[in-house]
Amino acid sequence: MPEIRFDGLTASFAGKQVVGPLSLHIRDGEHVALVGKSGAGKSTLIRLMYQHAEQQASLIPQDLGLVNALPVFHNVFMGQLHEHSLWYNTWTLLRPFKTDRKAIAALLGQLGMEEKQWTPAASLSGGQRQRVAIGRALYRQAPLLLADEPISALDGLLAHQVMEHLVEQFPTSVVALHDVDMALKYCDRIVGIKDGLVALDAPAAELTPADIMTLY
Ligand SMILES: Nc1ncnc2c1ncn2[C@@H]1O[C@H](COP(=O)(O)OP(=O)(O)OP(=O)(O)O)[C@@H](O)[C@H]1O
Repeated sequence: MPEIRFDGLTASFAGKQVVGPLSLHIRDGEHVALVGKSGAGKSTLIRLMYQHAEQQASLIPQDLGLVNALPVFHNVFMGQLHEHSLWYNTWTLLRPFKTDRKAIAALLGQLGMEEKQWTPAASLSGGQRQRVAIGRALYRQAPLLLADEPISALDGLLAHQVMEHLVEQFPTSVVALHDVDMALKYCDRIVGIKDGLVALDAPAAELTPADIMTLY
């Protein structure tokens, strides 16, 4: 995994600084939760990390980035577009190869979505769309997961299953989560963002939900 080490990082929109200056080092093998209230700067930070590590990262953006006109299969296949030739990718649009069909069916099965494989993304519910974006990230098989609220539309048991699966499948992850209990359960380090700055950075094992609530 490429090391993510920011020193004195800042980000601005229209001349207004919304992140930083902050220093943050993500080490290989860590599962990091980014927490903090809405507008704190979590999405901006995830985007900056992706710009830094694009080649070796799977991204689940908050807006998901699905192609509505394409079926679930092709949206998941997009995770590996960069692995194949233009010829292979064009052919897949018309007549997917058996290896990809099998692999994507298995992956969708793990996400409880196998029967939706050929459904256009436009016809899916919010939680189903989120699982397609998760499938695309898994199919990419990158060493680093960068995810912005990846389970916000999933209910109880499914949200737990998906988080467990993500931290198992990706050796290193940085996940923005608004659910403090999920962050403490599935991540080993909690980074709290407040007004664009790191206001908390500690091992999950040393924190209680009350410690994190001070950020809100
Ligand atoms: N495209 C943009 N143009 C202008 N300002 C922006 C833009 N994107 C984000 N901001 C501002 O930057 C700040 C940080 O936003 P960001 O989306 O990173 O927060 P967040 O912690 O991810 O919030 P949420 O939990 O609601 O997704 C906010 O004040 C927001 O208004």
